[in-house]
Order: sequence, then C-alpha cells, then structure tokens
Amino acid sequence: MSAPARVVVHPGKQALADGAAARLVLALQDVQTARETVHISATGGSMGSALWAAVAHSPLRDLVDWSHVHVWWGDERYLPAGDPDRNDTQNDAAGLAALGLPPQNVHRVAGPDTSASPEASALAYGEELRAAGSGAWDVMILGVGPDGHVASLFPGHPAQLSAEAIAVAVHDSPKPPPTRVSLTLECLARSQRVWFIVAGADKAEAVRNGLAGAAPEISTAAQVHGDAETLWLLDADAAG
Ligand SMILES: O=C1O[C@H](COP(=O)(O)O)[C@@H](O)[C@H](O)[C@H]1O
Repeated sequence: MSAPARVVVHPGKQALADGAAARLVLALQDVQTARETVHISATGGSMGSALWAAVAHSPLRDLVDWSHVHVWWGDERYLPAGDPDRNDTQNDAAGLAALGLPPQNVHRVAGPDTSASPEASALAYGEELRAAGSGAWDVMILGVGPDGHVASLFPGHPAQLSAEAIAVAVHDSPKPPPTRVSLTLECLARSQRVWFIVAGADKAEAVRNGLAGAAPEISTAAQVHGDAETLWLLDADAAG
C-alpha cells in the first residue's frame, strides 16, 4: 500500500522545523500508546539538524519516552566517527544528543575508522537493522537535494536503484563527500510515515518533480511513499 502525497506549507524555515518537531513528537507519542519501542530514520543536510534543534527546544519533547526510541540514518557520509561532516555528528550537535537516548538505540553507520570499506559498512548496517527486526519504519524523515536526491540515492547514479539489499555503498557521489552509505529505495519505502522536509527556493524544482511523480532519473524523492502517510513538509520558498 502507498499513501498519496500531501503537502503542508510553513511560512519559513524555522516555522517548518518547529512544525515538523511538534509533528514528530506527537507521532512518536501516538505510536508509544500502542507499543514502547519506535524506530525512526533521520536525515542529514540542512533540515536534519534544524529538526533536531527544534525537537530539543520543543515544550512537547517530554511527551515521548526517548529511552525507547531508536534512531537510524537514511544515509551517512563515509567518514570517521565524530567527523564534523558526518550526518550523525551534525544531528547530535544540533540537539539529538541532548535527548538522552541510550547509546545502543542510536544506530550509527560505521566509517573508515571501524570498517574495512563502505561495502562492509553497508552490509553491517543492514544486518543491524535486520537484527532489530523493526519491520517498518515508524517515521522516515528525508531531506531532498536540489537534484532530487534523498538519503544518498542520486538520480542517475548506479547506486540509486540498487535492489536486494538494505543498504548500499555509494562511490563518486555528485555531492561531497564522495563516499557514502545509503539505505536502498526498497528499505526507505518500508515506512509507515514518509516525511520530506524541505526548505529554500533552490529546492522548488525538486519539490515539483517529487510531487509530479517524476521518473527515477529526474527524482529519487518521487519514488518513495509511506504506507500510511506521505507528507511534504515545506517552507514557502520550497513550495514555490
Ligand atoms: O548530503 C546530503 O544531502 C541531503 C539533502 O541535504 P540539504 O543540505 O540539501 O538539505 C540529505 O538529506 C542527506 O541526508 C545528506 O547526506
């Protein structure tokens, strides 16, 4: 099953981050009324960090039992732990670390300091996910690049349509750094809720293509839908 896309427009980037943070807290609270453990997939990039900063400052944040929240990443730059260009480092600094999740619930993609290659890292990440047995993501949060990429799946790149794996190594990424690890399209789509969070006029065309259901060589975002919800959370500039 796949939910049709809906659009929510916020007046500016901060309002978008605050709105998405409130939405995230309430969605997690909702899931936790039925079961303790929730699994979410986070994003890097500009809105990934803005979101965690807003969650950390949200007056609603204690509605969630963060000790049972598991955070994963849709993609990671293949860099050593703590590198300032890693998505997890940036998300932690923005506010994720302040939420006090148990370290074992924060599922980081191994970098070159602890894995032999991005392929080995992708395999290990996929195995960790399989072992967690989460079934479907409760919330899949995705930033969108101006070129229509989500996670590290770039339109037209050989890794974009990789199948039969949970995660893939990405070499020669058109956006630096060149080496990355990404969940595959198939894995991204195993989500109850897919939320694209996008700000800025430079993303307006990517938003249009995503909503229009453009072909994979134009838009990776257009290929991802949630089972229960597909939301495009935009600021006014990205909404064009
Ligand atoms: O490199 C990446 O880019 C995308 C989009 O980032 P943005 O800065 O253009 O918003 C992001 O979603 C992805 O996680 C990240 O690795």
